[in-house]
Amino acid sequence: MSTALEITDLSVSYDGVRAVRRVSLAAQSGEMVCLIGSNGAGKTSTMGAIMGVVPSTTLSIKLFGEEIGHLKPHQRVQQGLSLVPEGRGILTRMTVLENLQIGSYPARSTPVQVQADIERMFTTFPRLKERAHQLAGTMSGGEQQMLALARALMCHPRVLLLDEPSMGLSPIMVDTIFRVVEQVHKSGVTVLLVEQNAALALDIADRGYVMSSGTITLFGDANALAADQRVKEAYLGE
Ligand SMILES: Nc1ncnc2c1ncn2[C@@H]1O[C@H](COP(=O)(O)OP(=O)(O)OP(=O)(O)O)[C@@H](O)[C@H]1O
Repeated sequence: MSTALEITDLSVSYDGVRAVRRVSLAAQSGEMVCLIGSNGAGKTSTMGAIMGVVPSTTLSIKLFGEEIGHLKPHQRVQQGLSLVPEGRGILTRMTVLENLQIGSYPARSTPVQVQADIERMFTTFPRLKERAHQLAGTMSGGEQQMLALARALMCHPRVLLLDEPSMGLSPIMVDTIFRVVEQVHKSGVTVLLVEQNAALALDIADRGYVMSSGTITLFGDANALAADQRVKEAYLGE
C-alpha cells in the first residue's frame, strides 16, 4: 500500500501563540483516517495548514510521495487534494450550479467534463439537482453541506480533507452525508476526517489520531481507539 498523505512536523501559530505543535500524521492510499479531539485542540488549523490556506511551518507535506508543502492551495487541488472546510465555505450568493462550476476551476476540466461531473453530482445528490438554480445561502444546513462536499468532488480529489461534516446537522442529514462519504471512500479516495462526533468518526474510519492542546496524543486502529479507556472517558462520554 502506498502512502497517500504524509505530514511531518506541522506547526501553526496565531500571533505568536502556538495552536499546533509539530504534528505528524499519515494516511495510506484508500484509507479513511479520522482526527478527533476537543474544541480548540487544533484540528481545523491542521486541516487548513495541509491545504495551504492556514500559514504553517511544516517540515514536509507529501501527496503520494511528492512534496506539495511549497505549493499554493489551488496547486495542491491540482495535485489531487481537496478540502471541505468547517462551516462549508460555499459561495452563498451564487446558485448551486454556479458553486459546482466554480468548484471545477482548479481542476482545469474541459466544459464537457464539467457537465459530466455536474450530472454525476446531481445523481449522487438529487436534492442539489432540484435546487440547481437556488442561491446556496438560502439552502438548509444539510443541503449546504451536500453542496460543499459535491463542490470538492468536482475536482476529482485523490485525498479528501473533511472538516466536521456533521456539524449542526440533523441525524438524518448526518446519515445522508456519511453515506456519500463512505461511497467516496469505497471508490478509492483517501479521506482525512475531522469530527467532533468521535463515536461516528471511529465507527467509519480505519485508523484515528487523537489531538489535544495542539499535539497528537494517541493514534492507532479505530476499533482499538474506540475501546481505549482514555478515549472513552474523554471523547465518547462513557
Ligand atoms: N485565526 C485565528 N486567530 C487566532 N487564533 C486562532 C485562529 N484560528 C484558531 N485559533 C486558535 O487556535 C486554537 C486551535 O483552533 P482550531 O480551530 O484549529 O481547533 P479545533 O480543534 O478545530 O477546534 P473546534 O473543534 O472547536 O473547531 C484555538 O485555541 C483557537 O482559538
